[in-house]
This record gives sequence, structure tokens and C-alpha cells, in this order.
Amino acid sequence: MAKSKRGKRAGERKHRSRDTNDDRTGYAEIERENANFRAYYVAQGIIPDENDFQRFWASLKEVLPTTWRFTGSKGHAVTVRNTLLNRHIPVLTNTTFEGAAIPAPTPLPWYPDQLAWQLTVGKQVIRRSPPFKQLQAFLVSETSSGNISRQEAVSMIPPLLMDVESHHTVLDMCAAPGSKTAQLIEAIHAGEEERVAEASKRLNTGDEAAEVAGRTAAEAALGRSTGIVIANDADYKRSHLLIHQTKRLNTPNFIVTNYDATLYPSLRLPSTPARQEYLKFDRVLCDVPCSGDGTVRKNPMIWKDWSAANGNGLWSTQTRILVRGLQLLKVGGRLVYSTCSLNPVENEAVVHAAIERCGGPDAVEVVDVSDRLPGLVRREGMTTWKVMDRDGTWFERWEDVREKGEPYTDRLTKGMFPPEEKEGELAGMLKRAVRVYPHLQDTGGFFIMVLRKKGQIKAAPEGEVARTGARGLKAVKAENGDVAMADAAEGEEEAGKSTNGKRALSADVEEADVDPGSPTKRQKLEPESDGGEAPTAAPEPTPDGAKEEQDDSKEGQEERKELIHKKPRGNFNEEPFKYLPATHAVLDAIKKFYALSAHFPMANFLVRNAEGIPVRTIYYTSSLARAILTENEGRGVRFVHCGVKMFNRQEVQDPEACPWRIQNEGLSIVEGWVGERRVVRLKKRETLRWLMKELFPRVEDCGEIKEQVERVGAGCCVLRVDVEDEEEEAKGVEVGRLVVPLWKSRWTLNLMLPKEERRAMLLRLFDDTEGPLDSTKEQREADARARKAAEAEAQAGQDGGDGAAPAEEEEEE
Ligand SMILES: C[S@@+](CC[C@H](N)C(=O)[O-])C[C@H]1O[C@@H](n2cnc3c(N)ncnc32)[C@H](O)[C@@H]1O
Repeated sequence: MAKSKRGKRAGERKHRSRDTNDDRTGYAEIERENANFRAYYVAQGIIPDENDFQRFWASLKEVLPTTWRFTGSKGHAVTVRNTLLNRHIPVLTNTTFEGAAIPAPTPLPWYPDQLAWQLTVGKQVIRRSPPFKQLQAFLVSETSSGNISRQEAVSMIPPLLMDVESHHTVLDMCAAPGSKTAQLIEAIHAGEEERVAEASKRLNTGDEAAEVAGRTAAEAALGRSTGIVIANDADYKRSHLLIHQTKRLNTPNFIVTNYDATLYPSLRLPSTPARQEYLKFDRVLCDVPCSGDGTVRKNPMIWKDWSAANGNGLWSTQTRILVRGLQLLKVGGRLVYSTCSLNPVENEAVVHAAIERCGGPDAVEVVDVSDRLPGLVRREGMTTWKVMDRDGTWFERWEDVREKGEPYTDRLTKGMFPPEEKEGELAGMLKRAVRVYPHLQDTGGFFIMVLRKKGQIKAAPEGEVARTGARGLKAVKAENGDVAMADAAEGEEEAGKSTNGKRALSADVEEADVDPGSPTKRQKLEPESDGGEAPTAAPEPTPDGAKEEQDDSKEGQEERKELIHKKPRGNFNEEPFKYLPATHAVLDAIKKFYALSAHFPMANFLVRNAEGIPVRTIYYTSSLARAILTENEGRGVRFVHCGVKMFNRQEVQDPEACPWRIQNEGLSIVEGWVGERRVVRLKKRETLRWLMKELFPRVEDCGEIKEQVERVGAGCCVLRVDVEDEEEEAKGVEVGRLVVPLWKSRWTLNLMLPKEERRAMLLRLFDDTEGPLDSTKEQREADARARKAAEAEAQAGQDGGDGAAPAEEEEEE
């Protein structure tokens, strides 16, 4: 039995050989071996059993399976997943290629609801086997419409261990490109569809008494999530990747910032005159920059570039990010620290040092997650390891480094070493880490540790100077094509600079004086240790540091003055976020036209210009996002993004039509609150197919919805699709419940869907591989004739023509 399993596996491998799978230019030539890399991990004893190590080492040379997640709200993700399950999997099962059995995709056993999958066949098979080709077309189409996200399996683990709830404040400190951020956003919105449906039924039937007592935020009464995800990245350009990655999630509970996470500022919240409140987080993710050697299967360049110095050089930044994360965490809150590195110096050593700096196990504990994610094969954390200097000298204890003196004391630091008490509480806690090795279940390598803050912390200064900083930081390709930063020239930096000064990697640091309670000021207060003395405790930044905000010295007053009307400095070019008054005339007109429910929070709309004028686009944010943006306005905070496009201005000639059309992005937020008079209901599958297929279908051909669209009149309305087709559903093709903005011109209709989404839906729901039809010439001519007739009518003193239908695809701002 075991033999036949191995045989099959070998067959699979045959199809995943580098020749067929690895098409990336030049990668095939890279030698997949590095004696130093191997010797390092043998010496570290990360996998003590020799045979096990051999398997581990061999697996690093294998090409990684393709893995993906179904994304978006759970209901939607499940609908798209069902197409894979019901339409593709039956055909793919028992497929052969050149006489060998080809494995169908399988769900990752530990990922909830079968929403993450892996495929182990090579590209050649995919290209040449018809069922796999069809699968590929499905994956490509759903990826381009944002329903599928390609993500490394192991990279999906950290957000699952964060236990995010809908009211949580969540900080993702090193977030770009944002695959984990997307999972955190999904977690914030989990269960929302059901809650909103229930609230909408309750409030729209006038049962206002049923508004939940004690829940003050407008969202809570509407069933919407009240939490927020703040995603941050030090790299300004990469912070924009976060906007792209999360675009299809259309969340108003989301802010992107651009800071060096070691210096992340305390953000203000609405306060009383007596006390300034600051934002603290229920959940923090520190998915820190790392050497990335766990991603070597995907990034073969690591075979060439690997060096122990990479890991040593990152220890200081990683530790400082983690300490800052713990400071920003609420007491009782949960922080996940993760890397795609196998190196204990970047993993257990960082957590160990950070916990010690924050007051030890009494203040911060490691959470035992061994019973979580059943099906995920893992190994426990390490409690002993050694540190290797870049010249190859190994050290078992910090004392040995001190004995040898320079240059080692310049390059290594005490915090890189394991706990002295091997049986102590901290060492015991380090075992609770989750180490995932590539050979355990055919993945990349990953490290995860879940921490809980037990009480207020006062972070001690860095006890030892990590003198491994470098002037230049070399980019190392890491997971998701991330650029992880590793030291290029370890030890080149002057002694001491990397502790209190900023590393080359740091974001524009000028903004650190945004908040008197920011870590920069704190660090200025921290005396530089000579490497052996007991560190003096430095207070945790605000809110405990709110006292500093009350500093009435001349210096303090000057500092506060400076904060007013400050602009973020450096390469930062973002328009301001200006909220519209709820009574703004434009909002009033919108409210009337769409007959918006009185419950909809009209105070949460913003525009992106300094004057606060609705020119082209109106965005919507959650109430908490509004509180954060407005409280920190003028403080120079580097906010990069917030808000979902809700209304776009459209030129219309019909005076009855509102020029502000609902955007597809914002529709799911507002649709439940749009009055019946601007709603059209569709029940037949064929009507939907036709509306998707035709770019400009004529009103007179609308069949079941003709009367309704004539009734709503010109402008934007909400199309509610609720198709019941048992026959198709039995074949696994669920339409589900859909809501789409529909533009009604005088003679034609236009479904306001982005092109890729329209294509993906045509393929998924109707097996249509051609995509939408441009309106036929005939139809254009008919439209032109109709327009002419309308003009003639207008001239004759009757109604004017209608505005041009908006383009099919939403334009970018
Ligand atoms: C491992 S990647 C993060 C991957 C991301 N969490 C995901 O799942 O898509 C590390 C990120 O940290 C950023 N980074 C590096 N140094 C940083 C710092 N000091 N503060 C904040 N971000 C930093 C890098 O630009 C990079 O995008």
C-alpha cells in the first residue's frame, strides 16, 4: 500500500519537474544547492532526525504546488467554490496524461470551508489536457475578477490564528502586497451578509424599537461590522499595492498607512478635554521583513544569495517592529508574529527578546495553538540555537561573543541568543511556536507565533546594540514576490547607529514627531546601552504616554503647535480626506433620488480634495474610519487610502435623473437601504444572460423587467437578481443572489459591471467563453435612429433626450 502511494507520488513529481513547471527565465539554470545554507541548518538542528532532514532538504528543491483561496464575502466565495466543486472536480477526477494518473486539485485540509485549494500538476499537463485547460480558464477568469487570490498555502495561516471579530481594531504592520490583509478584511466582515439582511428587514419594516440598545455606531444598527483593519507598509509604492489587492473587497472599514512600523505613530481617537484617547488594537499582525529562506521553492535565487548574515541583519528591525506592535496592542489582545524564514535568529530569538523587553511572561505570553487548524502538520518551536557570524564563527552564548570582543560584539547582540534557562518559563513558551517545513505537506516554510498581552507593558530600551545594520539593504525575493529586506553589508554601519538611529530601510522618519507619544521620541529618551548594563525602563507610548501630550513646557507647546496643519513629508502625494456634512445639498439630492432609508449614516461620505467639494467621486467609510481620519486631520499622518467609491458623477440631460450614479464598488453597502422605487427585480436566468452578454440591450427587448425599468425612469437603479433554477443548480451552477447597478437611458440599459467580472460571470454561469458582445452594428444604428427621433420629439416641444449611457467599465479616478 505504502509502496503504491509512493509510486503515485513519483508519477506526480514527474509532471512537476522543473523542465515543465518552471518557465521563469533563468531559474532553470540556478543550482539548487548551497553548502553554507545546508550546513547552517544541520548545525542549528532544526530537524534533528537525519532522514527527516534529508526529506526536508530534498523538498526545498521541488517546485511548489499552485495554491489559491476563494475570496470575498463567505456567501460569494462559497458560490464560486461550488463551481469548482460541482463542475470541474468531477471531470478532473480520474484524468490521465500520457498514461499516468493526474491528481485533481484538492482542498487544503486545515483551511475552513474548503475555500483554499492546491494543484500539483505541471504547466505542460495543464496546457495539453482539455479538462485541466478548462480549469485553468476558470482560475484565470476568476482571478482577474478578484474572486480567487493566488496565495502560498503557508501564508494563509497567520490570519486564521488571529481570531478576528467584526468589532475588532486590527493593525497589519508590514502588509504589502496584502494577501494577509485581504484575509483580515474578510474576517472583519464575516457574518455581515446575514446581519445586514436581518437588520434591513427589521428597519425597513419600521421596527425601529428593535435597534440594538447600547450599540451606538450607526453600522451596528445596520448589521454592519464596526471594526477596522489598518494596513501599513514602510515602502510608499508598496503601500499602493494594498489598495489594489483589496480593491475587490470594497470595504469601508479599511485604512492604508505608510510608516516604518518600528516608528508607528499613536493615532488619536475622539477624546474628552481631560484626556486624549489613542487607538489601540485588538489584533496586530507582524508579518515582518525577513530573509525569506522558507520561500526558496518559489524563489530559487535564494539558493544563490543565502547567507547567515541576512538573518542576523534583520533581527533588530524585526524585534523593534514586534515591540512596537505589542505596545500598540490592547491588554488582552492577540498579536501574531510571522516570517517566511526558517532561521531561529529571525524567529524564536526575536520573540524571546521582545517578550523580555516588554516585561517577560507576566506581561506577554505565547498562546498554545496546537489544537488549532487540525490537519496542518507542524513542528514545535526551538528552545536552543546558535548564532553564526558572517565570517562563519559559531557562538553558543553571548558571553562567548563578549570574550572574543570586536568585531563580533559589533555585529552580534545578546538578544539573538536563546534563553539561558533551558527549562525556564520563557523557553517553555517558545515551544508553542508553529514551524511549518516544506516536506511536511508540500508547502513553503513558515514560522508563526501567537502572543497575548496580559498587562500594561513598559518596553525596556534595546539592551544591546545590534550592530549588524548595513548602509545598503539588499532586496531578497520573498513570498508573493515580496521584497524582503536583508542586510547587504553587515557590520559596515558605525557601531550603535542601528539602535537609536534609523536603518536604511526606514520610511521617511520625519513624521515621527507627529505624535509626542511616538516611539521616536521614546527612543531619544532611551540611553544607548553598552551591552551589559540593566536597561532603564522606558514607558509605553500613549495612551499611557498621554501625559506627554499634556506637557506644558515651552518645548511641549512648540511641539504641539507644529502638529497643527502639518503635511506629511517626503515622497508622499495623497489628496486629503474631507468628509461632507450629512446635510450637504448633493447628499440631500442623492438621498431623495434613491429614497435612501433614514437609517443610512449620511455623515460617512468623503471626497478627496482640500476644498471638500463633491466634484467627481464620493466615497463612503465606516464611522470608526471617519473618527480616525478626522481626529488626525492636519497632523501630518501618512494616510494613503480609505473609503469605497460610492457615487460617481455622470453627465445627464434628463432633469429627472440624478447625476450621481451608484458605483458597483459601493453597491453592496447601500443596496439594502435604497427605496423600492429605484429597484428592479429579475428572476429569469435567460434575462440575466442577455443583460450580461449585450453591452447596450434595448429596453423594449427587456422582457420580464421591461415594465419595471420603464417605471423607474432614467438614471441609475438597483438590479436585484434572484434566480431560482433547480435544473441548473443541480448541475452545480448557482447564480445565487446578485445585486448590480443598472443604468437606464431612454432606449437602452447598461449593467454597470467591470469587464473582467462580466466575463467571469458569463463563463461561470453560462459557460460562455466569448465574453460580452459589443452592441451590434444594427443595434447601434437603431439607437442612433431612436436618438434622432427623440431629438425631433424634443424640438416639437416634448421631452428631451436622455443622457448618454455611462461606459460599461468603471473608470479609474
Ligand atoms: C513579508 S512582506 C509582508 C507580506 C504581507 N504581509 C502579505 O501577506 O502580503 C514584508 C513587508 O514589510 C515591508 N517592510 C519592510 N520593513 C518595514 C518596516 N520597517 N516597517 C513596515 N514595513 C516594512 C516590506 O516593504 C514588505 O512589503
